[in-house]
Amino acid sequence: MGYLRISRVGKTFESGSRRTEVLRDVDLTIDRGEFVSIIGHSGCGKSTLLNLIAGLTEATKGGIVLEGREVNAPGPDRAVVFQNHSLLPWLTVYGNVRLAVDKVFRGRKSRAERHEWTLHNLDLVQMRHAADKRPGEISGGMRQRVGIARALAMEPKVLLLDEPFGALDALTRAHLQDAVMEIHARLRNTMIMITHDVDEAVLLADRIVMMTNGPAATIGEVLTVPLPRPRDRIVAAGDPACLRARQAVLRFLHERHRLVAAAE
Ligand SMILES: Nc1ncnc2c1ncn2[C@@H]1O[C@H](COP(=O)(O)OP(=O)(O)OP(=O)(O)O)[C@@H](O)[C@H]1O
Repeated sequence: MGYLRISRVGKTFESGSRRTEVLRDVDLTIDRGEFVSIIGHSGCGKSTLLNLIAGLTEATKGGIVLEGREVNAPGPDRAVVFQNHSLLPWLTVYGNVRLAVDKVFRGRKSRAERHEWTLHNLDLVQMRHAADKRPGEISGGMRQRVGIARALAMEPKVLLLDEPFGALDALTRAHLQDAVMEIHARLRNTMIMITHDVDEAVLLADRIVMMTNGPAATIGEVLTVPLPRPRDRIVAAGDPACLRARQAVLRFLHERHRLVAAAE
């Protein structure tokens, strides 16, 4: 049956007389606790797929089932972290996370417990020290950490990450990748992450889902990354299994690009 089942999903956008078939026949089963990366050329439909899982958009064909329940609307069991951190600028770091905590846990946790839970999640991403700052007063990497804390604080069954580190410099990115790996190891939650970065996909993922080019994109190949956890980026960089995985993804992307170029 699978924990998260994406069954033959298709998505066509319609505006006026124009129809764009973005996804066709996307079929994938994800296990509980699995880390899946989605990679593919720009515009192929990765965000659309993530939005379908988030329940932010509806499938035209097929369906998505999470733990036996059909996904047809957004819910706190699926939290999304976007590339452009979507923090509320007038609230503090604490206030941004607390807002999500209150939304999900009001009635289930006392005020004091919600306060502690907010601080706990800021601790997870090492941002408690900046709890009283506003988003405009902290760096992009820190804002992204807060976005992750806010998503985690909702205790989602599935954490959806839409290119969360795309706009960050290499060093900050590496720190955040390590933070995400630590959180994943500690919480064992299911994570699905879109990335354009092949090394990031290989380092973080249990499986890499490679999408074909659009229109009507689908899953081209799924690659299992046979690296034991915990993973270390330096060790992984020299690991033959890691190098093979990297090569396989690069070959897939290159092949696809070549096919598009030939068709143009
Ligand atoms: N609401 C919408 N209405 C019409 N077309 C849409 C809509 N949302 C997305 N699209 C189209 O769907 C296609 C896939 O977009 P999507 O953002 O999912 O791709 P992506 O793979 O995430 O791209 P990138 O890697 O550049 O972020 C694009 O051609 C886009 O123009």
